[in-house]
Amino acid sequence: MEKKQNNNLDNNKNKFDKNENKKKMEMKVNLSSQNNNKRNEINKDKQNYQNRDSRDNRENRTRNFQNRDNRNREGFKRDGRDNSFRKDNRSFNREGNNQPRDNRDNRGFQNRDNRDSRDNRENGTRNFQNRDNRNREGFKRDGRDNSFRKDNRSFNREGNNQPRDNRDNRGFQNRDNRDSRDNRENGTRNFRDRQDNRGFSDRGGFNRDRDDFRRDNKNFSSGKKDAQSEIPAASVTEKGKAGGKGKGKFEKKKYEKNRRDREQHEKELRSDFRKDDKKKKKNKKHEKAVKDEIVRIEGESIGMITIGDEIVIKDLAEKLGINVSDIIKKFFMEGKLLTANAILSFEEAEEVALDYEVIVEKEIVEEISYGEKYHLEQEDREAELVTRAPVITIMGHVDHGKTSLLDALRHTNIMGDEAGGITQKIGAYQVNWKGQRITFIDTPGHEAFTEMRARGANITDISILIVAADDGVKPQTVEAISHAKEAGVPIIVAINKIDKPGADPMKVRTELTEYGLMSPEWGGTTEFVEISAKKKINLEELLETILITAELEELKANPNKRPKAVVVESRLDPKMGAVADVLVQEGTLKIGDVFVAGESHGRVRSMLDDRGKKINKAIVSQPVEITGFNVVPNAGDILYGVESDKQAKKIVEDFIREKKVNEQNKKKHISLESLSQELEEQELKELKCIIRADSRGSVEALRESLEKLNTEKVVVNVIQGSAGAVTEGDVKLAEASNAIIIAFNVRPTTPARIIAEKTGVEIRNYNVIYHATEEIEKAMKGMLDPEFKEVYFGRIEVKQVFKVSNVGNIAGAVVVDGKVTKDSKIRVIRDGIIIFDGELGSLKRFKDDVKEVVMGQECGIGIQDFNDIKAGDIIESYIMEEIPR
Ligand SMILES: Nc1nc2c(ncn2[C@@H]2O[C@H](COP(=O)(O)OP(=O)(O)OP(=O)(O)O)[C@@H](O)[C@H]2O)c(=O)[nH]1
Repeated sequence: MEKKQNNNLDNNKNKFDKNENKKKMEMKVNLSSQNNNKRNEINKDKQNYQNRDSRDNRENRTRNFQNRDNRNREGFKRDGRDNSFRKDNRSFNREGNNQPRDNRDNRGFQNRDNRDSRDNRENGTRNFQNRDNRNREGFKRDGRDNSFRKDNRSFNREGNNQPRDNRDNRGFQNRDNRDSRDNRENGTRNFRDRQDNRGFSDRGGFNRDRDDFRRDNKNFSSGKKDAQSEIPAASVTEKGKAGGKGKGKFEKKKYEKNRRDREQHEKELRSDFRKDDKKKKKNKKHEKAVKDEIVRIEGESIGMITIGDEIVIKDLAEKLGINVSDIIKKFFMEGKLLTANAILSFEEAEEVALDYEVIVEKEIVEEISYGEKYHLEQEDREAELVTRAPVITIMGHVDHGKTSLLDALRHTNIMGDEAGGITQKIGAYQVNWKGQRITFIDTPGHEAFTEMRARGANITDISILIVAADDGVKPQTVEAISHAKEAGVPIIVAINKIDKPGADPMKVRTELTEYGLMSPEWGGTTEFVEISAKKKINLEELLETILITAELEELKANPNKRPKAVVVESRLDPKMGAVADVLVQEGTLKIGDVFVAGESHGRVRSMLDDRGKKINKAIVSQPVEITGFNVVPNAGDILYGVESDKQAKKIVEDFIREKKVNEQNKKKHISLESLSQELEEQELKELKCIIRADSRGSVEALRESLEKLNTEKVVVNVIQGSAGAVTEGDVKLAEASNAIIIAFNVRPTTPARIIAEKTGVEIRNYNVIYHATEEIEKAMKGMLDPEFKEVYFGRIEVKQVFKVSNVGNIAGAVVVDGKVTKDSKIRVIRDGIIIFDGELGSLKRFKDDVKEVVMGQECGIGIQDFNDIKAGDIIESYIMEEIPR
């Protein structure tokens, strides 16, 4: 904790530059002189914090660009890079990336305290931030500092784990919610519960739970009493009755047993990390010495604390390092009688903190990945990292030669010592070029790539975009570019089929400039290689380019740690049981290793390499086929080595249980309706769109119009735009990137519609550009009109028409189906054609105004603004019902 605080302090120290401090000082003066304007001041100040952060980010990006510039200027010369700069960036970013983790620690606090759906929402929407980060980096990939990328990659991976992780988090929350509901039912929804819960998560989840449990109890009453007070109320009340004593004892024993089990469960989950625990315990000792949680900027008296939407007075006092009575007194003076356990809103807490010159920040809730949740991720020290083989995915339009290239590279017999022998076909394979290994993912195409990404496994380091020289840029080429850019993966263009008579590589190069892909000779940063997969021309040059690009990426991993791998493919073999092709990402995977992988766990029983050879261990970036899973894992699952079978089982049980709960609360994908809310909560800065339209012209027109909508608050980012029906690929990309799809004069294909429904991806259909831009603009401004649907009411036949002076024509009619009500809308149909659509003017039965006339009854109907009613006309009555959002 102290370490974290120190980190935060350091971060803050770094972040605040002189000018900002000046602003702070100004604010401080204002604070003391103008008590009434305190709230405004604080907001201003908070903005400064935010601005400062974003400026830092900007700076950081600029630095990255500088790196890119160096790289560009120097081509592939590594010396051209300023490594010291790189180092700076790296450390900065690490700190940045550490922040979510800190936040994560706090999350539990918020969730458990608030116990409302807002928490879930906050947590769910954290995605956007991750995605945003990813995206930002993605589009500026070339400018990245590689170390930065590495850090971010792991961050993104975690981010990409989000569908599952979100569920995890929601699971925590749901469970908590459920707990609180249970507590209420038991009549024990009291502060003690809240405190226990809070203690559990506030101080780092499992590791601290038990201690906090005790501590919180101590705060409330003596330890002895606590044990009793934890017993369900019913058992206590029965104590005095005959036989009640025995029952009470039994309940107590039962309760204590449950508690012991719970503690044991948590101990087992974390048993793998005793070392970490020790460290944390050490820190905890120091923690006691820290009286408040205020982060103060050096040389300034103004501090900052973070809280959730609400906070209990007692906790606020603790955070501020003041007496509870001070807060109670403040409210008492305002005529409010509050207790130490009363809950304050964020605004009230802000007001209290202001008196102590402390700014209150809203706690940013960060979700945690599977690996982080179960403490399976291990941080590396720079010195432990060694260069690893790059992982390559080949993408491109159908028939442009993806499979041919994969086969050609596989058969280049580059593994000299293994002449002739490629028997095994697993999800990925490795080639050895000039002593360096390159891993190719054997499932070509961007759908597979994005599918993996959507599942949380960003395994690709470099993507090869294959474009046939005789065919040029095609729709799937464009899609592949968007997918790679969205994932932040560098692209190497392989212009294929140069052996063909109609080949025109120059045309391909020119076409690709439109998508921002230009070779260094043309002033760009993308490497181009002209090849023939069939005739095996220039394959070596392609491999060389891959290695140079990989070198620039500085791909590293720690081989000496517990293994981590990604499931690339999986299947159920009738003889061997569950089999999976996995790609090792960290550590070394060995026969006998105990592991968890999503919902499955096991022990590595057998291992084959990509040549079908039995091996005992697999190193980083090596693809292997393994057996030993209890159930078939999913492609995209991350496999982590763990200490024991028992621990593996516990983790998987816990994961499955929480997943079930979370599935009921599945996070809704971004939609125009939710956009304004997201914006309100300042959680979304970017609306990502995928455009599908009837022609390229429409795509461009829409893109232009949408991009004009950019405001300070939200940026519309068209991540892909192409002509044709909405495809499965679009939906998957939208899912992975949290985008909406705009379908202009086109419809989704059936499979696309089905996955969109399943995943909650929104496809909005338009046929007028203006409507699309208007709706998105409204959503951005948070005033999207409600949507209505027509509800049929009934059918009326006009029998006769009466002329009524000063009123007009009245139809003498009979309701032949359903009903008509006074407030229904009507349309007049003559010879099957709608001749009028409008409102009902009057509805009478026997000269009396009535509210409703039903089937079989006669009535007199007057129609607003329509006098041309004739005998024989049909009047249809209906209403427009608002569709609930
Ligand atoms: N002349 C020539 N033909 C090639 C070359 N590369 C691939 N082809 C041919 O192009 C056709 C398509 O190649 P594939 O490798 O199947 O293309 P793909 O992109 O994998 O196609 P899908 O798997 O359908 O997406 C095959 O008939 C190949 O023989 C090449 O370099 N030169």
